[in-house]
Amino acid sequence: MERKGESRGKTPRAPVTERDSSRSPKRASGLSREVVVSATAVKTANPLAEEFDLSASKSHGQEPLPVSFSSPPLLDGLRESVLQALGQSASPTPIQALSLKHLFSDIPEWRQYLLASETGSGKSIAYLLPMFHHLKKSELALPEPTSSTISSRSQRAVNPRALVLAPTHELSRQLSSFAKALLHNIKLRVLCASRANVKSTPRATFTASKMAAQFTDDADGTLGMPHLGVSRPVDVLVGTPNKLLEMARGRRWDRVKDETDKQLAAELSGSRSETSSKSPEPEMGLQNVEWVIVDEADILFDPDFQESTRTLLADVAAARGQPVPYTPDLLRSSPETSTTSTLTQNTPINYPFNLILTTATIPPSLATYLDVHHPTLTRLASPKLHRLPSTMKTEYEGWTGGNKDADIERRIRKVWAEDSIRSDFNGKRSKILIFCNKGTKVQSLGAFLEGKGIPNVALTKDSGARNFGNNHHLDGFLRTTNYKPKPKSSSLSEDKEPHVMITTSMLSRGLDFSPDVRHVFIADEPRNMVDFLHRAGRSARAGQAGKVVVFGKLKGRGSAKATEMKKKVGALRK
Ligand SMILES: Nc1ncnc2c1ncn2[C@@H]1O[C@H](COP(=O)(O)OP(=O)(O)OP(=O)(O)O)[C@@H](O)[C@H]1O
Repeated sequence: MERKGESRGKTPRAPVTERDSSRSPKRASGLSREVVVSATAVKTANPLAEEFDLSASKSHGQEPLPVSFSSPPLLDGLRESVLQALGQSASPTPIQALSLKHLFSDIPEWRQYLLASETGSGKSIAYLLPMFHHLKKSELALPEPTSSTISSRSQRAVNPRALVLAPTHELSRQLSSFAKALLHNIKLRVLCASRANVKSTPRATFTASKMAAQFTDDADGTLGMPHLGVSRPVDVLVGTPNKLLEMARGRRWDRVKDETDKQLAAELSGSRSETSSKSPEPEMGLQNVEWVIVDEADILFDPDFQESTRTLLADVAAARGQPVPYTPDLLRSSPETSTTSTLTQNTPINYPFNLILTTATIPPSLATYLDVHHPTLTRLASPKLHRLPSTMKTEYEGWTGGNKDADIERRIRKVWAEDSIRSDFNGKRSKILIFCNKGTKVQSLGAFLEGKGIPNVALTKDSGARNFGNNHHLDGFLRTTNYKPKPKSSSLSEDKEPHVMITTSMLSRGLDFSPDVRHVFIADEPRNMVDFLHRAGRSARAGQAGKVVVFGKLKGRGSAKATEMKKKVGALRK
């Protein structure tokens, strides 16, 4: 996951009713916000009350929720694309039904929404559809472009009308690829900023302005090699907050700022400072941005990402002529610093654009952030929020007390032995995703399995394979869209092609893994149950079958941890 430095089947349906928050416990604490949630789950005690904020509310809905992707409210072309992507008989998942009902109406002021639902429940469509719908409608409402407006538009640098923020380059690419699949008919332009994981260097020559003048993008949703040609303006730009900030403020803006700070300090202290600062050149304009989606909001507003995310949001507000109170340095100041700082920090923020936050988990940090800064934000939540997908089975595997890597190998072979007697698998092996806590463990397990004749992809934060600016390192494991050609089928035989991927929580967020990934192994105990839900949620997506296998010491001394874990996991199933 990019911290600081970086940047189909059927989904289970559940009856959805709506409530509001007037009797929510949070109201008692003086907070006012509308909560629109489905009925079934929220009335039960939240099994993870300490980690999640799940507000209860009373019923207020009169209009029934949509049960199909119909037009209206969807534009015809958008409806066609959704059904092409999901299958003609697809119907909205609960969170999509809530989105169809609440996010399509024409309301004059800017909206702020939180879309919260369990992993693999279709949140991407829930936010993409209303955003595309409104972008297209406002485009259609504009006067016909004249030749002069066309030429000025085609000459400008990137000036998107919407930004989609995601925590990793891999997720940015997959999201933009999926977004494209939905845009065949209504012809909006999506671009992924995450061409490469590589950090910018002064020698890098691939700038956003060149991109704007010359870009083409490939089916991966990433920028391809620039070539001369007519460009169309970008409507939606997808990327990590840092990558987008870099485009908005100019390459190396943060380093230049550090150097300027040093220079200032040196001047004040009367010493000399050697710096090489050159003003960064912004490569993207933010003044047209009318929509910002913050995907995986609990991560993008956590302490590691918050500064970049909020700086970018504040930059958009400033570019649109309505600055919001935010100074990144304030976050680092101690509570006893000036009262003004504290006041400014605790001010509700009204951005001059539509803001949608999406998440599968609401940890206390996000709940607090929303309470303080977005008290009037509307929350839309599915009935199964904070639950494991209902199509997911859970199993526990005990360490034998010998070599743990050998225990994992044994379990992999057991999975494949079971696959081999399934007639519907036609002799094919299913895929297994293994989560460890540390990069070193990922590498050592990868080497061990390789030595035992189990080819695998071992991915850590620093893996070289992540530096090529595409998602090929995940080929065979990620779900592909109809839009994107399937990766060339491997010339490797079934037993030589990797069917095992080993990684850390870095890849647990948002990525839509293929239904072939039927098992997730949790080899190391996750940091918390939020982390567990995201790791497990890479399987059993969109109503597909999946199993999470949790490794631990199940018997004798030292088994208390596993017993505790079982209890917590059990609570996620209720
Ligand atoms: N209405 C639907 N019917 C069938 N499949 C759907 C539907 N909506 C979405 N899907 C599929 O479900 C899968 C998961 O969707 P998506 O990645 O948006 O889930 P998510 O809720 O964002 O998950 P996560 O929390 O892990 O990010 C995708 O492959 C998507 O195409």
